[in-house]
Amino acid sequence: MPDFDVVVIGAGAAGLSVAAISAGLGLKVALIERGRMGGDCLNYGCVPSKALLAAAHAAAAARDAARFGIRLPPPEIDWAGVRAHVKGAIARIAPNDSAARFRGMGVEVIEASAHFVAPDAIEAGGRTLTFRRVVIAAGSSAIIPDLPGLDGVPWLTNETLFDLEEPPGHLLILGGGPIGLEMAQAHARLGCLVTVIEAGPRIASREDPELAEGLRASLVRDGVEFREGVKLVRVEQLEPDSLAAQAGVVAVLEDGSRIAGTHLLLAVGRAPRLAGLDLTAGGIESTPRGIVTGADLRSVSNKRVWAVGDIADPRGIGPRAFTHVASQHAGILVRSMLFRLPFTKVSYAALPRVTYGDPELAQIGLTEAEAREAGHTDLALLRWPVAENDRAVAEGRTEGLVKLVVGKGGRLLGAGLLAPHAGEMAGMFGLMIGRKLPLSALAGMVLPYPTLSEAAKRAASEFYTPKLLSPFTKRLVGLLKRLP
Ligand SMILES: Cc1cc2nc3c(=O)[nH]c(=O)nc-3n(C[C@H](O)[C@H](O)[C@H](O)COP(=O)(O)OP(=O)(O)OC[C@H]3O[C@@H](n4cnc5c(N)ncnc54)[C@H](O)[C@@H]3O)c2cc1C
Ligand SMILES: NC(=O)c1ccc[n+]([C@@H]2O[C@H](COP(=O)([O-])OP(=O)(O)OC[C@H]3O[C@@H](n4cnc5c(N)ncnc54)[C@H](O)[C@@H]3O)[C@@H](O)[C@H]2O)c1
Repeated sequence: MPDFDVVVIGAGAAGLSVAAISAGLGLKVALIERGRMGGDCLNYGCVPSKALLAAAHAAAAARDAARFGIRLPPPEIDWAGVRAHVKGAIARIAPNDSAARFRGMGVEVIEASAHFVAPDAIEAGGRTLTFRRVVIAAGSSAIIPDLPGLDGVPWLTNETLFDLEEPPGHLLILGGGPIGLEMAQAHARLGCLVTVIEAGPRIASREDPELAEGLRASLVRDGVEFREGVKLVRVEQLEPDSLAAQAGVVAVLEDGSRIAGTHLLLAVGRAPRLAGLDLTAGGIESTPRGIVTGADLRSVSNKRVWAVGDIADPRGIGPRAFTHVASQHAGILVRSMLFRLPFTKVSYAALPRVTYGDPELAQIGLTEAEAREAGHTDLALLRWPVAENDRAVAEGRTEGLVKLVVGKGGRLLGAGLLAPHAGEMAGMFGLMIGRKLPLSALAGMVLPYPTLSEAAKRAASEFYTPKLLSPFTKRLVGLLKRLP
């Protein structure tokens, strides 16, 4: 008899969900974690980044208050207070993810590093554990680029950024993806100088350019400097001198320009935490993107193995690094691994993603470019500017756009939103796309007035306006008016 029904490696968003459900269904479960319970999202990712952004937005709101006729002195940033807020948010959520809570559910929590010793056995904390099923949920970590000079300078990743005891004087951020952009706005609004260096032609390269441009403009207003389409060729140590109180880093760009900063944050993407798992001993196929699975998240080479969260690389689909994907994966495992339901497949057709800037940039389903790449022709693009929304006008926050990508037969393929709290509208679009609801469902919805969601409804209504005002409809109404 194997020691466990299910062994889970990694107690992040993905592993915790799988362990909780498996134990809840009466299985004998071990959960192995070598670092902090809760993984990246709680300790080094979503929670601290959103908590830092909340503090930054509070400072920005205070600076902006004069617009509403409220005069306030310029806000003072108490960095220790900001840190206390960030740590407090983590501490408040931590009990949900704690070893004590999971032990209370009957899960055996092993605080150690796990690695495979055979296709049906792993070693952790000096013990060899056998299992019927193992779920690899070891997540991903920041890519450390092979950059000349990096060995000789201090640098930060998401694992160290939130521990700074003093605010960075000038934060250099390598990478203009969601981590780079969120942290750029947070630090700029908290009074730091910020420069983002993006090697690609533009920041937020996955996002619709019409929306990304609006986010960029907002960050520029906050004082963030951008260097796009230029590579960093090396970094050098900046010694403290009479002018620069803090030692730091000089970024040397391929065009010869040199940017001196106090801190360097690496945000150039994520790599799966494969090293140390001894996947070969487990007979588990992997790529540099993660553990190769089918659409059911089961390893293609070892049938006892499943992979979830950032580390899963479903064949032909690829990894997605989001906490809500980790939860989605856990749900798929319940069906595929525990209930053995056939045809259980991961699908990202209605997947939302949000960059939590101010305004937020949310994308649900396909962008226009992704829809064209996927072979959709005859696209209808429906736009509604946030400036035309009464709530936005009343609140003095009119930047942004709703852009809907509609395929044949009026099927909604994607929705891009740049608006304050745009992420809160993502659920509505996820439901529409996921359940294949017709656009008329959104266009005909009665929404409370005044809300920002009305901008989404107005964009959907644009699909029907030309039909409604067509000569045929006008003729029809002309005939109908004669009826008694
Ligand atoms: C700065 C930042 C902000 C983010 N913001 C958001 C956001 O707002 N919204 C969102 O949806 N996503 C966000 N993400 C992404 C999100 O954090 C990840 O997608 C999510 O944490 C992945 O969960 P996971 O369980 O797959 O991995 P992880 O959370 O990384 O958990 C894996 C765990 O496995 C452990 N582990 C690894 N190897 C072993 C081993 N051999 N033995 C034992 N334990 C091991 C690790 O210590 C870790 O705790 C953000 C990420 C970052 C970095
Ligand atoms: N709000 C959220 O949901 C959220 C927030 C943060 C992170 N995440 C997740 O974490 C993932 C990783 O985020 P990320 O921002 O680190 O990665 P990313 O891959 O999304 O973006 C990295 C950026 O760095 C650029 N880059 C790569 N190498 C470079 C180099 N040498 N010099 C300069 N630029 C370079 C890339 O062109 C890209 O624009 C995201 O894709 C997302 O899945 C989600």
